[in-house]
Amino acid sequence: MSVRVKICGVTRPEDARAAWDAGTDALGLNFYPRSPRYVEPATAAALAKTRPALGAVVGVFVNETPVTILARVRECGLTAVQLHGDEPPEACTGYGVPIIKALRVRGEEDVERARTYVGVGDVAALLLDGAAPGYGGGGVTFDWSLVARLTDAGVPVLVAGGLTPANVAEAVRATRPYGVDVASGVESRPGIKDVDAVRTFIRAAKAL
Ligand SMILES: O=C(O)c1ccccc1N[C@@H]1O[C@H](COP(=O)(O)O)[C@@H](O)[C@H]1O
Repeated sequence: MSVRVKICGVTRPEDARAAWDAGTDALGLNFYPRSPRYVEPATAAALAKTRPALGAVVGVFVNETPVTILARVRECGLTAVQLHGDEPPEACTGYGVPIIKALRVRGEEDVERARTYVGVGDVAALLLDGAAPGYGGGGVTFDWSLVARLTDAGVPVLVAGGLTPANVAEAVRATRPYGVDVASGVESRPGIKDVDAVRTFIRAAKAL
């Protein structure tokens, strides 16, 4: 099975449709109000409606309240939740959908911290991101050799952070992840996807 791809931070229906047509497995919709990729709930609900039967629509949240996350899951038709802030393990449950817990990786200690989420609540996958200033979408890679430290953890791992059409094949080769995730690396400007870059990214990621 080829690596799964998530195209994150989509804000426009035409970009959503182009990503599905190009073969993405998941779309990410960003509900972090400080992100340049933030979408209002009504926009998110419309974007989620572009989902094909087997596609996933992942809501991205940063230190959001459970009440708001649950409301967005229900009103926007999210099929998974990505917690991309400082949420502790005990916060990773209660939304009725699988949870992807994201961690920003500076070094080994962050990968060890990632292990504390394995088998907890509704955590179905871990996402490892680079450690750019802020919480995500920073276009910064991390030391991919650290991913091997989770091989025995028995949890799907998504690699993110600074991926582009030019480096995603190398990232997949180096880490053999369950999936890869990209926001800034396939944009013409924040929130606006470059459709050619999206297509090239997906082709390169899935070529191995
Ligand atoms: O994209 C954002 O603006 C964002 C904001 C806050 C939390 C997460 C965000 N996106 C996630 O960040 C990583 C890496 O993004 P990039 O490819 O390096 O730009 C990715 O997992 C996005 O889902």
